[in-house]
Amino acid sequence: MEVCSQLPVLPLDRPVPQHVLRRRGAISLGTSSALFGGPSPRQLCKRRGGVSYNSADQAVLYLHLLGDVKQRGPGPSEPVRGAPHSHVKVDYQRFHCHQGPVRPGARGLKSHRRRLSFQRGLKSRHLRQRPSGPQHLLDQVYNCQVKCMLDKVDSWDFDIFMFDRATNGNGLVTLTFHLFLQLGLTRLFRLDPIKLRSFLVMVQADYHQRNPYHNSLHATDVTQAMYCFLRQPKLATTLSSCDMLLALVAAVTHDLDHPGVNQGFLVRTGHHLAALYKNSSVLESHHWRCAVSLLRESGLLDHLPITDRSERLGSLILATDISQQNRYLARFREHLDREDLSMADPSHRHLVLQITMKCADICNPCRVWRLSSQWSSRVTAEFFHQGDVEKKHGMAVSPLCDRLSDSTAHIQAGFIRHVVEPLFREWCRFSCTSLSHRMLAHLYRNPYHLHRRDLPASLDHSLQI
Ligand SMILES: Nc1ncnc2c1ncn2[C@@H]1O[C@@H]2COP(=O)(O)O[C@H]2[C@H]1O
Repeated sequence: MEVCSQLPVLPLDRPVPQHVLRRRGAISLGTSSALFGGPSPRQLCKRRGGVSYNSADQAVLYLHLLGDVKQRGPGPSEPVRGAPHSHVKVDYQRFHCHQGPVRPGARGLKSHRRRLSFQRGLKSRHLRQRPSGPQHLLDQVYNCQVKCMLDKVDSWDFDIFMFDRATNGNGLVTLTFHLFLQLGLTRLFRLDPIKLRSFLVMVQADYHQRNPYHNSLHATDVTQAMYCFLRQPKLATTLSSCDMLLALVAAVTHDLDHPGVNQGFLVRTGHHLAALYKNSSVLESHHWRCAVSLLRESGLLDHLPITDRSERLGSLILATDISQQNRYLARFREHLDREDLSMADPSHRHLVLQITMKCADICNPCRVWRLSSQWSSRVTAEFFHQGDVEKKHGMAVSPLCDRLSDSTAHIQAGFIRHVVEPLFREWCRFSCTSLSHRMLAHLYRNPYHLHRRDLPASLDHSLQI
C-alpha cells in the first residue's frame, strides 16, 4: 500500500483528477471517497475499501481494497498486487503492538455488551491510542478532508453523509469532540479529553448501525443542527455554558440504543422496556437512562457540581417524544402570543432548550433536498421494515409502516404538514433569522421534489412541458 504522508487539503465537492490520483496512489482505511475520485459526484460517494475481521481470529484485520495495491513501509503483511479487488491481511497486534495479545478469556465477556463488548473495546482503543506506524500515515490522508469539512460545521448545508464516510463511520465522535472544543466547553469545564473521547466512543457504539434511520448518523445530524441553533443570536447571547453543555450531550445521546421500532410495537409485543416505563415515553426514557449510564461509566462530568444534571438532561431527551409535541408547542405558543418569554428566567430558558431539541430532532425535512431526500428514504425504510416484521408475525401493521399502501411522498407530506411545519413556524416567530427562513423555504420546496420523485418518468416529463 503506498501512502503519502503530506497531502494538501482536497475540496470535497469536486472530483479529484485522475492524474493526481495516480500520483498519490493513496488508499486509507477511512479515507474520503474524494481521494479516489471518479467522473461523477455519485461515484465520489462510493467507498473503495473496507475493513473486516474474522471472529475466529480476533488478532487479524482484513483490508479490502479496490484496484492495484502496493505496500510501502512496515504495515500490512502479505500484500496482494494487481488483483482488481485486493484483500490485505493486517496483523492487528502490530497495529496495536503495546496492547498485547487478545486475552483468551475475553470472549467470555461478550454477554456484558454494555460494558466490554469487543466492538466497543476495539473502537475505543483505536481512538484513544497514539497513532503509530502505517495507521498514522493513513490517518493523515483523510484527516485533511475531515478538517476541511469541520471548518464549515456551522453551515446548514453541512453534508453529514459525506462527513461520516470521511471519518470512516466515526462521524459522531469526531464532530461532537470538535463542537465541544469549538464552544469552549472542554476548556471551561476542564473536561478530560480522554474521558470525553471515550464517552463519545461509547455513545457511538450504543447506536444500532443496522437501523436505516435511528443510528449514530442521525444523532450526529441532530448534534450538528443543535450547534447551528445554539449559534443563533437569541440563544448564543442568553444561554449559559452549562445549558450549552447539556444541549450538546442531549443531542448526541437522545436516541441511544434505539431498537429501530416504535413505542407501539414495544407495547404490543410486551417488551420489557414498555413494562418498565409503564407504556409512556418508553423509548425516550430508555435513551435517557442509557445516556446517564454512559456519563457515569466515562466519569466525564463527575468533577462538576451541576445540580439536577440528570433530570435536566432527561427533560431535554423526553421532549423528543413526538406524541407529546402538542403539549410543548402549546406552552411555547402561549408565551410567544403573550410576548412574555424571558431568557433571564431559567424555566423559560429550559422550555426554549426543549423546543430547540425538538427542532434539531425533526429538522431533516428542513435541510436542502440533497440531504433531506436521504433522510426521508431512511425513515421510510425503517417504518417499512417494522411493517414487514409485523406482517411476518401476523400482527396488525402500524400506521405508515405498510410498504404496499404507504409511500415516502405520502408519509413526508403528512409529517411536514402536521408535525414539522407547526413547530418551525413557531420557531421562526421566536428566532426570526435568515437560518429560520431558509429552513422554512426548504420545508415548502422539498415536498415538490418528493412528489416529482414518486411520479412515473413519463408523467414527470409531461408536467415539465
Ligand atoms: N422525514 C421524516 N418523515 C417522517 N417521519 C419522521 C421523519 N423524521 C423523523 N420522523 C419521525 O419523527 C420522530 C421523532 O421521534 P423519533 O426519533 O422517536 O421517531 C421519529 C420519526 O418517527
